[in-house]
Amino acid sequence: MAAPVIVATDLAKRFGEVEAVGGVSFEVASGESFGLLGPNGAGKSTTMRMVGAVSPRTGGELSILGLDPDRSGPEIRSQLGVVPQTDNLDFELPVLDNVIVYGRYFGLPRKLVKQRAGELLQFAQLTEKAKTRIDDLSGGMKRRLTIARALINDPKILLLDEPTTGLDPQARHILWDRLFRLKEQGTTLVLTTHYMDEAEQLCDRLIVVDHGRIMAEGTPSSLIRHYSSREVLELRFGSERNAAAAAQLEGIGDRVEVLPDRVLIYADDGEAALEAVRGRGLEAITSLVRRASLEDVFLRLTGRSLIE
Ligand SMILES: Nc1ncnc2c1ncn2[C@@H]1O[C@H](COP(=O)(O)OP(=O)(O)OP(=O)(O)O)[C@@H](O)[C@H]1O
Repeated sequence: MAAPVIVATDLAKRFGEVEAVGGVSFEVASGESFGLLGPNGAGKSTTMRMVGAVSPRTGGELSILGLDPDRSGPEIRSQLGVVPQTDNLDFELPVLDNVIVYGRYFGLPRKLVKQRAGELLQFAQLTEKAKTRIDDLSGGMKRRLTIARALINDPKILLLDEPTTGLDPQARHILWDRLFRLKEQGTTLVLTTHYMDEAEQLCDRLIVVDHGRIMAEGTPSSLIRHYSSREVLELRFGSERNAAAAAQLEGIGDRVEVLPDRVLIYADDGEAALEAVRGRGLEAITSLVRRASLEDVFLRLTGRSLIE
């Protein structure tokens, strides 16, 4: 593993009585794509803001690119790219100027900024929109522009807080493709998400966080292997009947989970589990066999669904 660019040890943040982050430890290697996966309020944004050297920690240790954010905030920030949860683009300026003006904040030479801004618009597939007003961009375009802007200083680490929340599926896929390219070019990515598919697509490694604590850490596939069977059988018996039906399914597969809208049976062979369900004289309204996902990992760890 390459030398770590981020080292957090018992990192904590309190807001008065509220413990937003309760002592998390993790390392991110150079070139790695690292994720913080957890539901709303888990402490992901707070952790990102500490890593971004904009919010001081109240406990533990933190090193970013070998520097302590308490002492070297500006030096750290000059080497980071930050994509916050909500786009903070300048609505007064058209697309290209948004990138150029941002570049000037970093004190980069004018000519370099102009050249790089053009390249970044191309990367973000926004070249044709260079003169467009921000109001006239779609949500996905705004997000891509925010990413392009965050790359103007050629950052060593790109921090992305919920990069695709609120976007439609097609816009999400375009964005994932762009982030994947960055990853291929060796940019270190740190992202928060509550979408398990996003974490599976983009993260080499991730931590699952809940209530400000780390519940598990690993690669998406190792987490799934460790916390779930290979397949999941999803059964819907109708909202009033799920719990009663589940009581009759004990012993099928490795584990049975009852959610308000469905029953999940964890089994390495989902089709065989479905046969066993039918063998007990139970017929679901709908049944579906799928591969296990990080959603199943989260459910196993917390007893709750990621998106509630
Ligand atoms: N400035 C603040 N003052 C007081 N409490 C805060 C502050 N910022 C965050 N919190 C609290 O800290 C906890 C963690 O919040 P945080 O925003 O880090 O979670 P999150 O996992 O990023 O969730 P989301 O996806 O909703 O942003 C929450 O209980 C939140 O209410």
